[in-house]
Amino acid sequence: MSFFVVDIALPVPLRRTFDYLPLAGEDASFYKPGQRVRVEFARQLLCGVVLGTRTTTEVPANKLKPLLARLDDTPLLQESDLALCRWLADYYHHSPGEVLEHLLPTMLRRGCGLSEADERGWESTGQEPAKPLRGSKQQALWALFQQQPQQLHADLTAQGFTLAQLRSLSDAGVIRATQRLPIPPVLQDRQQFHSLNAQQQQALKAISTELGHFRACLLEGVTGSGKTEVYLRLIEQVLAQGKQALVLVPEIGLTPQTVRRFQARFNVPVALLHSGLNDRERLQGWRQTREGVARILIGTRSAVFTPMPELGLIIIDEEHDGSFKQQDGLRYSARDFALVRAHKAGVPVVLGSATPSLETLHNALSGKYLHVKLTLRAGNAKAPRMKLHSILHQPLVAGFAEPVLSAMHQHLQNNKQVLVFINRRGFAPLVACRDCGWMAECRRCDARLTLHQLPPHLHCHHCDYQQGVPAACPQCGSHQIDGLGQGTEKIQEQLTQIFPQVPVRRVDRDTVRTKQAFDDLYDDIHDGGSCILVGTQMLAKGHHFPDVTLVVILDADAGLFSSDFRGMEHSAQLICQVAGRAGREEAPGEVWIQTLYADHPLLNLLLDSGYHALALSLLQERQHQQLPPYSHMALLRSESEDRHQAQQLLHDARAFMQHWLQQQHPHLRQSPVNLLGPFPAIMERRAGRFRFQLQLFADERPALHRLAAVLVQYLDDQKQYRKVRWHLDIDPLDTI
Ligand SMILES: Nc1ncnc2c1ncn2[C@@H]1O[C@H](COP(=O)(O)OP(=O)(O)OP(=O)(O)O)[C@@H](O)[C@H]1O
Ligand SMILES: [Zn+2]
Repeated sequence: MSFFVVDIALPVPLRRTFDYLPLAGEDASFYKPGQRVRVEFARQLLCGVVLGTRTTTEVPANKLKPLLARLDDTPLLQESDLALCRWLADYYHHSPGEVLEHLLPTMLRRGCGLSEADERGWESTGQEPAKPLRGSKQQALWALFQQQPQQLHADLTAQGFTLAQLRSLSDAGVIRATQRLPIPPVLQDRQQFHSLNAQQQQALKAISTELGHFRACLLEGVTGSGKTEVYLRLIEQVLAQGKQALVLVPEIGLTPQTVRRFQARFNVPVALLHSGLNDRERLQGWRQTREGVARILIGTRSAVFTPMPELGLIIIDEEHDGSFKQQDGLRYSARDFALVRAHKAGVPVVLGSATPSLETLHNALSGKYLHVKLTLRAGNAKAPRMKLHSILHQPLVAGFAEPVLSAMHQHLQNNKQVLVFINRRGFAPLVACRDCGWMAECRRCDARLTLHQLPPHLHCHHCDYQQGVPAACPQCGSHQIDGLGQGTEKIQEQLTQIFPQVPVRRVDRDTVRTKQAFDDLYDDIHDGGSCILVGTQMLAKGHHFPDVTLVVILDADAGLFSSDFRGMEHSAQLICQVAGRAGREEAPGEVWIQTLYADHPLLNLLLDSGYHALALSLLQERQHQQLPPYSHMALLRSESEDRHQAQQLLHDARAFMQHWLQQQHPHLRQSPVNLLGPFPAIMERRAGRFRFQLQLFADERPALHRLAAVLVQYLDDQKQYRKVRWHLDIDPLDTI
């Protein structure tokens, strides 16, 4: 047998693949790309993925090790999946093995078999009982199988049937035990489609002509304009063509209501993938989709990697949402990757948003994407009335201006709901001594500790450090220490005093720790009745609360002066999304924004002319400053307990890049990549580590990526900075 090695991607941070010898007696035909194998690597057992075989290797013969086991006969991943992995590894300059991990659910990564997703069940054999069944339970059981020939064991026992009853049906020859992948439930109570209004019809027509080939489409529709209805109609067409649809939603947008809306329209299994599932459920969802059992997959960011043999359409709802970008490890954007995936698969992508990101808007305006607009709210709902309310020199009660409180009073009296938005959880963002000015600061971060009352403690929202509330000032011993400013807890407390007759609910990460808690709250809100909701951005996105008619935004100012160049874009999106919760049904909505800067030109532009107009103005500014989307950006970040080393690594990186650029382009007057920095991150110290960054800007992507490739190689070789962690963030979402 001729010599060959197997090229394997391993889940280690190294940006390369590894050669192993095959199992004894196996020739190259045994090894197919996409199979999993078990190998020993640095004294650990790892599960890797075969990329191919080669007849030569650079590894010396005495260092070559045989792999330990082949885990699959049939490859788990197709050649097309591996091609996507290669794209990811190249584009994000990341280890190919770690990229591959994203394509496989945890259980498969650990080496489990596909059959672990199977569940015990029963199916009818197609035979009628030879003699009448005895007992009402047995008859009821048999009736179930006549309705639905395949049943899960767990579902049956949950309905009170026993193993003995199942056995006797099985002894009678009418059912038999099975072990199979469960099919996602298909809801029995169908919901009717709305008849689309003229704008929705136009949008549907424009986008559906793109089915069958790649095209990116921006569906820019104001909040409540019925974008989801357009998605549902598109999916209807895709399903009719025998294809599958992938729907990506932001992390907090995946409510049971959203899911039900999809399940109730279609007579097909809908799979779900999100972080609330356990490993086995994830494997099930993955397999249901990959095997084409599920025809629709709804999921958060990482669902974008799920293999879909008959993909026909990708929808990204709230495409501007930050949760589509992963902020550690492989820092990918699920939105951007979805575009690449759709391109390779030859299917369209619909990017939906009321407040599209400037990147997407730029692509739509320049004609690269199809641009479809919905400018009116669907049904009988009207756009909410927005009002800036200056609180400069105004007396405030519990942080609210008088007219705002009376507006609240009015809406509550009409049996409606009021949403108060403040993006700060806890009781007070600051604790200070009134006598000496001491402030409670985090020992590990350049940040103040937040006071929480329920239960009383001080909490760092950046590193999670917690401590008790000191009884006296540690600096002067005074007892005059107080919380300054207000967070959701305090506002809840104060509003309960002002409006004792209505429930005041708080919705933030502290009250809604689990998905279940959020779902319960959601159901409560939907049950109606006047109430006040005090919440953070958790309340902002995509939710449809029919009875909310007034939205009060308390701290719009916080985002206006951000030092991040995307600060204003993100603030405006948040304001519009929160405002968009008001008046989504018949009763008209109102939005009051309290501000100290009532003549802030951009805020006024947003309120007078809407998000689109503001976005155009921000785009002009970006163009002027040559910032994304008019240039391409990467961010090299370093962090270390050793401040000097963290900084020095970036200095060296900069010197290396300058030298390399000069060598590559000796005759160019201006370098194709501009380097900015290094400078300290806005919060320089976080969780005990000093953080620095170096910004890379380029007009052309290829120039940036050529430089990035040599940069990561250079940094991988720098062994003197052992205590420094660094990473390269391609298309970073924030520079904080
Ligand atoms: N053609 C229609 N006729 C009547 N009602 C409609 C129509 N289209 C949508 N609706 C209703 O209008 C409401 C808002 O629609 P939908 O949730 O699809 O909007 P959206 O654009 O996705 O909103 P958002 O961006 O704010 O999440 C829903 O209650 C929906 O059932
Ligand atoms: Zn901290």
